[in-house]
Amino acid sequence: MTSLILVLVAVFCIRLFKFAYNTIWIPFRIQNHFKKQGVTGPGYHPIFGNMPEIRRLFEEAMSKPSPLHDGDHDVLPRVAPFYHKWSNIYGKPFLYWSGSQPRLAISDPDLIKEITMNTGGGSFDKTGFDPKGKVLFGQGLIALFGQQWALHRRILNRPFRMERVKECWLPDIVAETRKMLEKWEERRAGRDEFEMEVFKQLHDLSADIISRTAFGTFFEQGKQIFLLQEQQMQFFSLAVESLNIPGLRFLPTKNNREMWRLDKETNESIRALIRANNETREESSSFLSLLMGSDEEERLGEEEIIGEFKTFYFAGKETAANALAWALLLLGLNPEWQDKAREEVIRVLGSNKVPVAENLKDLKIVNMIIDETLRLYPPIVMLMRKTYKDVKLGNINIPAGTELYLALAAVHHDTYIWGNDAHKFNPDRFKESRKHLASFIPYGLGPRFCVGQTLATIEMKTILAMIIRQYYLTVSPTYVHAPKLFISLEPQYGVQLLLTRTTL
Ligand code: HEM
Repeated sequence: MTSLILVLVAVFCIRLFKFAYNTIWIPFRIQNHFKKQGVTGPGYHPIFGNMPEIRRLFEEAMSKPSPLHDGDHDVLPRVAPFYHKWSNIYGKPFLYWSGSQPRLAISDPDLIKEITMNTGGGSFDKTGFDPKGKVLFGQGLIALFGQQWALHRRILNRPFRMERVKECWLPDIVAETRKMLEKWEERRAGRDEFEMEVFKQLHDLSADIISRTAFGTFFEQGKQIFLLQEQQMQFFSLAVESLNIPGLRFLPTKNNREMWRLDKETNESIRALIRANNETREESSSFLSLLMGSDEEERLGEEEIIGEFKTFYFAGKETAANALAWALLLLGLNPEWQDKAREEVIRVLGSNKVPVAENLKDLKIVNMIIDETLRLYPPIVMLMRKTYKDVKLGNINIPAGTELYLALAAVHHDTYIWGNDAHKFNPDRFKESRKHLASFIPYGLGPRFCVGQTLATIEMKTILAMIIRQYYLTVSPTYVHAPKLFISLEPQYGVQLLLTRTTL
């Protein structure tokens, strides 16, 4: 009996020692290592690191709207309040702690370029995915590494080629946008001016476009998957915001059970569509048919396709719809740019009235407006990477296992890069080519850059052109400016616009 107690005490002591070593000794050693190189930060707090403070800063930022003073679109205090505060106090880069995990916050474009271009090369890679995210992204491209990622990326690059997007998917984008505009006309009901909350409208449109491009004729069934994914996002967001207690995600709590149910239903719905597509074997340009009909040697299995669809739904819908909502807001606030863009659309589209493939490259002002929108309101505000070896980055020696928070939104709003008017809307800055490759990276950079960039660009150009051709936009007095980070950057209370029909 005594020896059993001695063994238990010994095991307990070893565990306690290991715990103290990992949560006290190692973090303070790492902190010292950075301090000696002049990199400081808010300081390590055992076990939870700086997470309680970060949570508090976010709550404080979200508790009040941020009025648009003099066209100032500085989003950082709301979407990365901890970055905003600590980079001002400790300089750039600075060190902070997610639990006992060190994170280096970086916003120097040279360093970001080096990290993103070398992602997957052995020194830097993406961070392991938060297992809670599996319900949203499945085992899709975003969550994969190494050979498996390379195979999926090769297969997915094919459907997203420019010619294919223009030829196969542009007509769907135009048709779905037309339907939305017809509904807007019904809403107008002959009035000169009417109010419209466009954020929800654009999300519905983006969902329709993704369903159409993804599933072709199985479009209606495909749309049901969005409803499931939307509910899942709410639970995912709750899970991410709650304290990270190890093992909690395996317990049958009410939220977990609901997430499991939604996940099962989503998987079954996608599986049913894959099988239906297999049975009909119809010639189709849908994403599903393109994936299933790909080269025998490089084929994805059913479970892998399910993973890609979950990613496609989430990554494809949220980002483009949010960017479009911000673009319409900015046009409502800047009538001179709206006029310039409308003139261009009328000139370029001519009697077509809707964009066709050849027109898109000539919509240069529309393109500049979209770029400026993505600069001020990047849907993805940061990228995460990790060092997998000890590396030297610039002048800093970074130990293996350090997470790198690449502050994309901070780069986009840096007055040193963009000038004193960095927070103002000025599409003219995109007239000339960019000064630095990594100074504007809404779609990321390097091997992991956005696979859907072409689809997103064509979708945004087409929709924006069709809306401004049909309506003059002004911002409604009911609009409350409150950029919010809810997985991607969105307007917390929507975007309320006043629409007046053009005579075109
Ligand atoms: C305005 C629209 C969009 C923006 C701003 C955007 C942004 C991004 C960014 C920044 C990344 C890189 C993430 C990283 O390096 O860690 C990314 C990756 C990705 N995006 Fe997009 N995206 C958009 C639209 C789309 C669309 C329409 C799709 C698909 C339908 C899509 C699918 C993906 C996928 C699958 C990845 C992962 C690529 C990989 O890891 O190889 N995105 N996106």
